Amino acid sequence: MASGTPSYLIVEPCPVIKGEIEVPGDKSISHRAIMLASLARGKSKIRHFLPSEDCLCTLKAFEAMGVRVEKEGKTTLFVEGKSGILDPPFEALDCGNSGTMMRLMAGILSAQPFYSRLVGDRSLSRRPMHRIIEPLRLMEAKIRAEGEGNTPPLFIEPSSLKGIEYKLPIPSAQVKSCILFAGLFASGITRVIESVPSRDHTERLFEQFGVRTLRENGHIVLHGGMKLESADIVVPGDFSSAAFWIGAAAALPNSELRVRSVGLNPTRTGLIKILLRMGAQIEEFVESDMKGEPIGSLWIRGNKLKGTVIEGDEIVGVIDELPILAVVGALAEGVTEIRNAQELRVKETDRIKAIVTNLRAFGVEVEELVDGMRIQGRDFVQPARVESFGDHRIAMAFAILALRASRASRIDDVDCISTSYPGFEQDLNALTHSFSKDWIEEPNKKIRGFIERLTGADKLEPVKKKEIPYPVITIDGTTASGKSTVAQEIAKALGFTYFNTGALYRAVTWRILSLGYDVHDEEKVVEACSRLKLRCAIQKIDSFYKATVILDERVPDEKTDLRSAEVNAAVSIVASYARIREWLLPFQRELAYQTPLVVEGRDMGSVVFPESPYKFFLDAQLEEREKRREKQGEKDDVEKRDRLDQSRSSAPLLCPADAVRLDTTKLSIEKVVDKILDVLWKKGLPITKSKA
Ligand SMILES: Nc1ncnc2c1ncn2[C@@H]1O[C@H](COP(=O)(O)OP(=O)(O)OP(=O)(O)O)[C@@H](O)[C@H]1O
Ligand SMILES: Nc1ccn([C@@H]2O[C@H](COP(=O)(O)O)[C@@H](O)[C@H]2O)c(=O)n1
Repeated sequence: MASGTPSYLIVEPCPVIKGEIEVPGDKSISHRAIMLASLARGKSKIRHFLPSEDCLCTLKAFEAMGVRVEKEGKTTLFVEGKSGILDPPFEALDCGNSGTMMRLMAGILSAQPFYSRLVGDRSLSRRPMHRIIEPLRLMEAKIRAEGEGNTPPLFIEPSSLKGIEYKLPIPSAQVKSCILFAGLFASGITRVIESVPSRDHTERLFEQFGVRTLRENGHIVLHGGMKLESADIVVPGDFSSAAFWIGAAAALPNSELRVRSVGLNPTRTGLIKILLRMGAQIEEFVESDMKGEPIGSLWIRGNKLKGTVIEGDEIVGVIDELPILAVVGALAEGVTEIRNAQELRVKETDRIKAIVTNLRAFGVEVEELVDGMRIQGRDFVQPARVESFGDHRIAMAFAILALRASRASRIDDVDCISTSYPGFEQDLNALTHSFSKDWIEEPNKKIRGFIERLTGADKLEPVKKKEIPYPVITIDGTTASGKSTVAQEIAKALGFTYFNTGALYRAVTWRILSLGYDVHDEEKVVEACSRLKLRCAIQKIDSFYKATVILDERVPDEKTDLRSAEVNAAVSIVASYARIREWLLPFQRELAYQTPLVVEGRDMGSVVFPESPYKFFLDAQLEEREKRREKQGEKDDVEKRDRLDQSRSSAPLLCPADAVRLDTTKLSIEKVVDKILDVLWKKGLPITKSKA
């Protein structure tokens, strides 16, 4: 994340996430714990407190009202409570970006014997406060909103509160908690009725601070005047922060993730239920609920998920998780629909609009609905530059979607992430970095083993085909049919890396010839290859990415080394040796774990990437191909090379049954490229080319 203004986050693609994570403390619980500790009698200890901007605003507000706080590191607080009576603050209390803080504070301050004013940042100043003003006034609070349409600042005068019975018109933990906080100081009984259960952290924390509420059939009953006693609180990891990793790991096939010490309060874990319905593999282990809130671990394994409908009563339990659920839906098979989520329009930003705008920027088809959206899932997205709209959850959700793009994406204005998740970027790096280390090194080890066993090995270990995380477009075909030319254009149009596998066979042939070997002597060729130091690197030339072959620490010259008449004549002989082909196989597959590819050669679709759903085969009449080669000024027996390539026993040149075959004899290069892009577009790849 860049410091200063404007801030941004560059997210490199990463097909899987792997590792273990412990997320920072729960935001909702951290806010409430400070509030209750400040109002209690005696010294409370709060461990694993979330030192985010939001929660620090709450802390600062209570310090401004005479509460003494000692800190041990950043996350342990000792709070000296004021036994219910706070000191009048000298100035307005700043709630920053936090709706929770403003709404809950309004309940507390309505009962205090002084005048107070609550202000917020630009985003908070647009959020509706009528929903708390109404019940507080029914409790005889003197509160008014100074902003247009009942928006902040809030001005509160001292008054004596009385208990009420209040049925929540919308499911809202903030409104419920505001009333319950006020109810602590009200005369008589306060009863809140909710038709759909919202998060119950306030009720659970009241109990830890010695105030019991009666909870039955959606009724929460509190007797006014009960005293809060100090408590020792352990804040669990924030499920809503963990949700980004849970969603990512569930939706990115082959991911493996353990989330430790996370809050598993059932009013918060609706996301798990929905992901399971979409086909996710998640295991939940509650390890402790001694301290009022269940805490435990989650194990998640990545899968291709299926679209679903999220609506009705389910919405309240996943309201904060809807941005990441929309992202998960965008990567799932089929359609995901979110309904009855109009509340999203009055969050830190209009989240429906923000999600729809950003999904479209990533090339996802999405329909905006008044109360939600309809998302058409796809396998990959196009890289994009998007905004957070000043909303932490939008910023983080789209950082996750960016992992599934073909190139780096940029999320602008990401300072807001510290509202709830300081350290998000470091965690993103750690989880995606552990991927690159494990997964990229493994094929390298395989390659080394291969070279060691190459000579004299009777039986070569078969290369296990691990699932490839990126799209691979294969273009096979006869000599001079236009494979290289077309493959490069497709790679440019998609932003994928171009890989000419013929160059691999040519490089080896060139080196064998320059070392003086007879290419017809298979044993000697194989033995010589076992000593070659070969690797492929991705090179960026302007905005074009290309795989380059490096042999014995030298990049052979394309024209003089690789395309000489000698190499043209010998390459198909070297390429016919099964052990050479097996040796070169992992080099080709390895690149596909690092980047989306357009690969061209003779056996790309049939042997190297048989699982690819994007296969093409080019051919043209021999005369035409000979003409093209001649025009290039190269000495090459096109017919002989084809014959050798087609007749060898190992991975012969053929058109895979599931490939799209194109005869290019009468087609211009542009036409061939357009035809291929059309097919890819129809198959759902994100084509950025203007035509598609
Ligand atoms: N559709 C086409 N119409 C006319 N010329 C073409 C067409 N496609 C490619 N060419 C030209 O033919 C020549 C050979 O093309 P290219 O090198 O792409 O073929 P290739 O199949 O990759 O060959 P090789 O098998 O040797 O790698 C190039 O000069 C290219 O510009
Ligand atoms: N996947 C491949 C690619 C190439 N070959 C052999 O290399 C020769 C040169 O290829 P060009 O595409 O550069 O002309 C080709 O004739 C094949 O013998 C291969 O076997 N498999």
